[in-house]
Amino acid sequence: MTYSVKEIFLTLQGEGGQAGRAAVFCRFTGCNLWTGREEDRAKAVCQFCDTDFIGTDGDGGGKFETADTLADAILSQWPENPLTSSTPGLVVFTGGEPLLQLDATLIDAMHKRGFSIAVESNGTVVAPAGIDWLCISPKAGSTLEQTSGTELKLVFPQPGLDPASLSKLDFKHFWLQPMDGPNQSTNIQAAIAYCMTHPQWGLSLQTHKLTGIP
Ligand SMILES: C[S@@+](CC[C@H](N)C(=O)[O-])C[C@H]1O[C@@H](n2cnc3c(N)ncnc32)[C@H](O)[C@@H]1O
Ligand SMILES: Nc1nc2[nH]cc(C(=O)O)c2c(=O)[nH]1
Ligand code: SF4
Ligand SMILES: [Mg+2]
Repeated sequence: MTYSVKEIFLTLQGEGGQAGRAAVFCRFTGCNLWTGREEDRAKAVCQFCDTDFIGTDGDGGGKFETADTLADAILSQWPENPLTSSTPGLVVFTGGEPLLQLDATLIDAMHKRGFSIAVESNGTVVAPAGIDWLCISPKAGSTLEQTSGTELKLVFPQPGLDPASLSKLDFKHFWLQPMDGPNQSTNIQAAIAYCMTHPQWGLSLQTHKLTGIP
């Protein structure tokens, strides 16, 4: 299988329950809820995306013909040897929609190299086995197929997707992440107010944007 990757970079996880941890991000090309082209945004299922996931031209991006070559490219960005260190490596597969490409072969290849695997997914595709930290971020107007995982991270507010409709799903952590965009400060205040009155939910800020790291 050939994997199409927009970019691979070392940073700190900015969001959710692993915020602050060093991680190699592998951003796959393509998504099933938006083409990624600005002229298509208004008619997309997901219209608020903050990410460029078109093509393979980012830092460390490209077409990888095997899981081993992609896994080696990810490993090469980690600052130590995870197989001899007491700390496992951490890779975050994101996109675009990573579950359109992430498969058992790549999961095995990362585990063999001493990595723990985190995924950021929109939940429209059932996740393969073996993911160590599964973050699902449901999108209004799409069908949620993956209804369990480690954390549920709802971009808030989303007309047509009330947090209460998700609160019984099988996740350990429930986050509201204020929608970035023209109404960001209003959205932050709305998320704070919701979390204060619905303690099952915590606030996830996009800390990488505050600090200016990728
Ligand atoms: C770019 S998406 C890629 C992974 C996957 N397609 C998804 O939507 O979960 C990564 C994370 O950013 C979130 N996100 C995207 N646009 C956002 C925005 N404008 N404000 C806040 N979070 C956003 C998504 O909900 C998701 O949790
Ligand atoms: N630092 C950092 N943390 C992130 N957490 C989720 C991200 C994503 O785009 O999936 C992301 C990202 O793009 N950068
Ligand atoms: S599902 Fe994720 S990658 Fe796709 S358009 Fe929405 S936020 Fe962006
Ligand atoms: Mg991002």
